[in-house]
Amino acid sequence: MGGGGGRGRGGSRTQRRHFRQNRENVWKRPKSDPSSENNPENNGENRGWEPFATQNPAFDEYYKEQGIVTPEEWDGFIEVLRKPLPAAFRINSSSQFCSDIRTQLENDFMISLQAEVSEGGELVPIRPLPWYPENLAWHSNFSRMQLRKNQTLERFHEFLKLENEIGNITRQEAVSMVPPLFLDVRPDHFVLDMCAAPGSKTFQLLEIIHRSTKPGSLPDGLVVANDLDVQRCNLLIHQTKRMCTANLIVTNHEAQHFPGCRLKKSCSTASEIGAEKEPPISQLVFDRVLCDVPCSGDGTLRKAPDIWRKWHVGLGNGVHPLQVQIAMRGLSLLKVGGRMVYSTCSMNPVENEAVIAEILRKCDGSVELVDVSSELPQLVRRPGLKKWKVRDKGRWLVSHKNVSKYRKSVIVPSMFPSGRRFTEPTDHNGSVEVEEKHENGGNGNVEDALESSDDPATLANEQDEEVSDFPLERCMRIVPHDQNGGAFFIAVFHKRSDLPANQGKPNSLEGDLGPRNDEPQVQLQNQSTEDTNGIVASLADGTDETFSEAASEAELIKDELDGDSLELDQSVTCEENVNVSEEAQAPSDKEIDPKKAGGKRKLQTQGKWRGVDPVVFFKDEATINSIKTFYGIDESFPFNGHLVTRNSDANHVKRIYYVSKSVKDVLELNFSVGQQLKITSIGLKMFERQTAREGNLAPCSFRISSEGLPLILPYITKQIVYASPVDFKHLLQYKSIKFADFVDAELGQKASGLMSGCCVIVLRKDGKASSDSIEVDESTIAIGCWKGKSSLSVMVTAIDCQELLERLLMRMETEKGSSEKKDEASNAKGDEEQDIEDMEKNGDEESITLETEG
Ligand SMILES: C[S@@+](CC[C@H](N)C(=O)[O-])C[C@H]1O[C@@H](n2cnc3c(N)ncnc32)[C@H](O)[C@@H]1O
Repeated sequence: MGGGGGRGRGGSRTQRRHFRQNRENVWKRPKSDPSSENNPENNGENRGWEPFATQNPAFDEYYKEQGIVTPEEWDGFIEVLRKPLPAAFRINSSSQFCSDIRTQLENDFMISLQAEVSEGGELVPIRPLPWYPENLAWHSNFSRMQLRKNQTLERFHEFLKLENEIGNITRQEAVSMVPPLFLDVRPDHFVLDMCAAPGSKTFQLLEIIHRSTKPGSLPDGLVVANDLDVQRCNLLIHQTKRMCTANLIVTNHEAQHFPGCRLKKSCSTASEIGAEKEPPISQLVFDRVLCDVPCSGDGTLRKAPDIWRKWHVGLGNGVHPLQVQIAMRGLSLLKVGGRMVYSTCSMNPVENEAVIAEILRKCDGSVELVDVSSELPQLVRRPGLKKWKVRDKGRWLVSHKNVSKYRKSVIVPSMFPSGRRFTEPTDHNGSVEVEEKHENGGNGNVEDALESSDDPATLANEQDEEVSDFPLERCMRIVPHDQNGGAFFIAVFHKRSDLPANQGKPNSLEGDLGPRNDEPQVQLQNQSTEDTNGIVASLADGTDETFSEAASEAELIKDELDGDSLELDQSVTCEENVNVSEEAQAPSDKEIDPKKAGGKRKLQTQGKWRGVDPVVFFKDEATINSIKTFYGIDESFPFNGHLVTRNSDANHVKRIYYVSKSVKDVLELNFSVGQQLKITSIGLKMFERQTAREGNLAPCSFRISSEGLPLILPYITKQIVYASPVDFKHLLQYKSIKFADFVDAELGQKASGLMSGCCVIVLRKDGKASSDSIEVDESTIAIGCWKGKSSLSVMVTAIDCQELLERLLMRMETEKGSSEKKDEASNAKGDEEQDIEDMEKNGDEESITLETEG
């Protein structure tokens, strides 16, 4: 029992269109092509689509000069970059079907797909990634396109789609799985994922946190997943919802200004802050920080060939300052002794080694680069560079001293290996800056140098060439042709002591990056500067228009994989939105009970996160007691302080979320510091208000949601019955069964004796006699049902039913282990439609209206 019980559903039209458009973006029609959507004769066919030109002379020139691969390797490197990326995916290690899925891949698909491998290509169709623990991550030798188009791969494609939607696997580029592995996360860690959307790494972090959690219990750690972009935050919420976790907080801040929630000493007593009691933690610091920053994204070229066309040197140069700021903030939020991983999906040293060197300079010995060469030895990677150049205005620059005074605000010292600043006298604001002498004793008049240079295309004066003193060889660059994947850069930091004063503090960043743009009342001023190609680079959020287009598209395509993985069901999208803005209709400045929300300080911040629902502890004793009594929930289940809602009106709460102890502690701190955290999603949906169509006939007005069921299951003593595999299978197949129609008459009797409303049906393990209780373990399967007048009806989504049915049939097959039984199972499947029709004719399905919000 665990996560991955399958909560996601397919299909929001808007999102699907969005992703389809992204997908279409990777192909373009030649200008001369007479066919067009407007040509009625075309009928949408033979449009002459052709792939983007997978080349860009500026890209070639840039990376040849940077030497990220040797000249001998260049052709092989470029050749692989032009090939489509093979699909990869990961099994959710905390899913209750984890080992079933691994076995299915090893014993079924590895063999059945063998005939489909391309000649001259790899010999195996799918294989586990050798560097990923426990055969949990897989490389497929098929591209996304092949999976979609090749009919013989249909079964495998359907499998990937279903399991991805359910949350049992995550389709993710292989190299993107690497950073969380170097973070060395343990289940009791507080982890911050600073730039988290669309959330594939957050999902991985949550898996690690939940690893080896026993049924009915929660890990001590948590993940705070943050992203600046609200839309992408919604993708993140959808992704992570598949995990069914109570240990996640999703926030929406500029990472470089992420709040520290430090409780001021002067108001550290409970009475002073108006809170009911002193919060258990006094500031938000993390054991682990993942800093997967926004970048130019050229490591994802194989998946997003559009980048070939869009790429230019200004992308990397433009985003470098933001990357430094985000990483510094991450380090300041890291506990002494903690680990931070910095990563990008870019190959560019200005976004990678230059950022790492600047961090080491700013931190002045308080952090160190960790030598991880012995970790994941099977992962092929290359050491970071010690020297590189900066390109600007068509020129190569080897030192800041080469930078024209007009470009010094854009081409900053930290982009160069030494990080040394060279300035010229200036009287801009009446102050004169001190010049730094050239090593050769000159004054570094760059304009002179420019004019006198024989070759204005290069200022790569050999004697000025800088080499970094830092051990940048400890960084890792993964290049596409080493492992037939994408490119990534990763560096691992260890924090030895507190950072020097003011480093990484949000206020110290404002001078560099402009005002925060995550607080609605603050007007964002884009500090625009002309970049190399005349493209406007906005340093306020580090994403100029071109950059954000390239990077976000790369990321969306990267994580979308084939467009199916992120297609959302309308209902799910609505649900997610409810979580984000449950009370969108209500006035945004809601009155919140000060006692519930931190007293005086709460009132001061009222309306601060306008548009985002408040997070309110749910303390309505009458409702809680009715739930406890109805389901007979054992007293040992911790309710107190663990329930939250997004609705400050306790009488109209429709969803109640459950939060872990760690999340509860952070929430209490957040209230105490005046709600500094802008929380867009929190907690595990545990109870939902329900009414039957004929009116509320059930004695308890809340049902247990399928997400929350695995957690609370071991504590339920009433409204629970145990079904044999055959009756359980029938329930999943037919969705509604009359009490008299159960194969096991005792089950029919027990079901009819339940109170009207929500109940839980647990699959009895084969061979076990009918019993009133079972030991709940990781493999226990249970579903929520509705007990009506004469029948039981499942309250599980169609896709969850499909998944459970398939897993159940597979288990039954394995257990019986004979081909005869196999036939029986497939017959059962084949007859399913007819059976359902028959059952429907019986017309006993009692309609249930589950009240939905939004
Ligand atoms: C490389 S992507 C992150 C991918 C993500 N870690 C994953 O594995 O799914 C970078 C993310 O940074 C976000 N971003 C851009 N600027 C940001 C900022 N100043 N603060 C926080 N997030 C930012 C973007 O919206 C984008 O989602």
